[in-house]
Amino acid sequence: ATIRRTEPTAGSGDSARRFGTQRVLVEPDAASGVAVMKFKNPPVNSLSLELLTEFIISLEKLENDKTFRGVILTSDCPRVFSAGLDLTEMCGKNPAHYAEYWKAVQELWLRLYLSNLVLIAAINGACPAGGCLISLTCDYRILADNPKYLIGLNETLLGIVAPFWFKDTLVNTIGHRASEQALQLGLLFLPAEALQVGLVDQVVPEDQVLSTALSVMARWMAIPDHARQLTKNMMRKTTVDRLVKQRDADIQNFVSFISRDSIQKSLQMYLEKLKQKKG
Ligand SMILES: CCCC/C=C/CC(=O)SCCNC(=O)CCNC(=O)[C@H](O)C(C)(C)COP(=O)(O)OP(=O)(O)OC[C@H]1O[C@@H](n2cnc3c(N)ncnc32)[C@H](O)[C@@H]1OP(=O)(O)O
Repeated sequence: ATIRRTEPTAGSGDSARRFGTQRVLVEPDAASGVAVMKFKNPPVNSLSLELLTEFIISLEKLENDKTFRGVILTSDCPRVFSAGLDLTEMCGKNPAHYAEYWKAVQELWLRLYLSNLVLIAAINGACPAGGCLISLTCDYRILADNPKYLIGLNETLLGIVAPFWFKDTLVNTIGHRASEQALQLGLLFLPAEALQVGLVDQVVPEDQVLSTALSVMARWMAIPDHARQLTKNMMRKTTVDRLVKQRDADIQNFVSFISRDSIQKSLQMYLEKLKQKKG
């Protein structure tokens, strides 16, 4: 994928500077050591191969710059945090493309889930499936209080199955029983329900999502990095290792599953339904 970097905005000081790429805006504040990363892939921030690639590059840049200790993930698109995996990447393409795409999805999850940075999701819009997965990799989730902003792993509603590492990430967050129901029924939770089940940590008025994320960040950043990072690693490494050990097999499983005629039909019908919703 071609990566076009955005030009820094005019202004003085680090906090006025933006960097990033066409689909991932990065607003760094060197003074506080916090950067805000915004998905910008209109209309719905679907996780296309380009977006995944750009996101991984921007995250790596922040990880390698010792100025930054915390990142807030949010959306630049109104009303949607992320619509999840890009269905057009999983429909009507060839096996090599599916394999490349799935490797990028795995890579993003692996990097986020064990990131040394403090990651906070400021969820300012709908957050289904892969969007929810990204938020689940964060250390803390704040959701805007809007009944349209549903969150959850709804894969079964599309006739597909969340892979084991999506499932593990959910189980690590809300527990086994709640995950069993949520995954089988493809539940998309309203903000109050998401809070109750522990899928998000806070629900706040829409105009306070980012400011809340910044104050929560200050609390997490008050902890010495090495102690916090080792603790995070201790909590998450077993889950990550399960995928690392069978990465290629997981890609092969995905490719053969997604290539089935029945799955292709389900996905195409789901996409059609999304499009017809407008008419
Ligand atoms: C073994 C396989 C495991 C893989 C696991 C998969 C996990 C996934 O992430 S699959 C993706 C699941 N995502 C969803 O179910 C969400 C679908 N989208 C929506 O529900 C709504 O779009 C959303 C609530 C996010 C936003 O609603 P609106 O603001 O009303 O927008 P529209 O629905 O009108 O959509 C605008 C435009 O975007 C297209 N779209 C939406 N989602 C996706 C997507 N995930 N991938 C690709 N394209 C998507 C939608 O079709 C519309 O297109 P146009 O009609 O051409 O404008």
